[in-house]
Amino acid sequence: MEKTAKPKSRLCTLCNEKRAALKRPKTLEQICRECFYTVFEDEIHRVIVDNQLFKPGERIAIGASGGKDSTVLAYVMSELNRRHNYGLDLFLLSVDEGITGYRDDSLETVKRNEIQYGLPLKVVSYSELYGWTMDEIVKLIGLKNNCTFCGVFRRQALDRGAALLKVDKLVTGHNADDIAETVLLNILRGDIARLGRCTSIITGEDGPIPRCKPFKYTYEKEIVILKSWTTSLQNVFIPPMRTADLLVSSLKI
Ligand SMILES: Nc1ncnc2c1ncn2[C@@H]1O[C@H](COP(=O)(O)OP(=O)(O)OP(=O)(O)O)[C@@H](O)[C@H]1O
Repeated sequence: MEKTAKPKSRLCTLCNEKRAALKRPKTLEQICRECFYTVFEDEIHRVIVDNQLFKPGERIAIGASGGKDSTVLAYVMSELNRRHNYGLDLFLLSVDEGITGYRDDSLETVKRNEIQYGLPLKVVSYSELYGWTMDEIVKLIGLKNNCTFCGVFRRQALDRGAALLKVDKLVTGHNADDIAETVLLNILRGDIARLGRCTSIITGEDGPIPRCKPFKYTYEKEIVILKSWTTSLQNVFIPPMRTADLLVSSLKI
């Protein structure tokens, strides 16, 4: 019987030299690991420059939850700040909501990032700001509506932390998938005012601290791939099923 030749592994469509390691979720191009890092970081750089997100000398807080998005954001922001001489003073800002078994674990990731990237970390907690932890609030009001309370408190806590750090802006790890989700929710709720605002890359310019989303155009799947390939980002807290699900669907080529 004739032996069928093993199909040659495809070359990266960008450099045409190395073996393709993934099909890029955003463009479906088959590219190598090195080109993936380059295009991922270059795209964020372009978003920052084209939207004039920062000015040299500004103090910027990175909202650091210890989850995948903000951990990759801290990594990319510190890389780009150094590589392109943005001249920014970067800080990590974490809110400890006081949720046992959840935020205490993810805060360990943020503490590691503080050392890895040499970025000063400020943690503000619900118990210190409001005199209540989220666990205590849930005991009192139950699980119904607790996410609404938590969201409002977190927003305010981030503003308070940013004021303590005396930063000019706060950046968050909201990605393209988060924004698509918010758009759909606002359509379903018929909230026209929020629908108009929710896709802006900078919000709150008239409030105490403007907020920016450098990952506005970044797909969640690509953040997960970058995280899984970068040694310094390995110990990030992500619910296990979510990681497996995202990786399986994006690494197949
Ligand atoms: N406890 C927190 N402390 C500081 N920043 C936070 C905190 N929670 C959320 N953020 C900021 O808000 C962004 C969106 O958070 P959210 O929990 O909605 O999404 P997420 O996709 O799970 O983000 P992440 O993977 O970074 O946790 C985060 O990327 C982070 O920048």
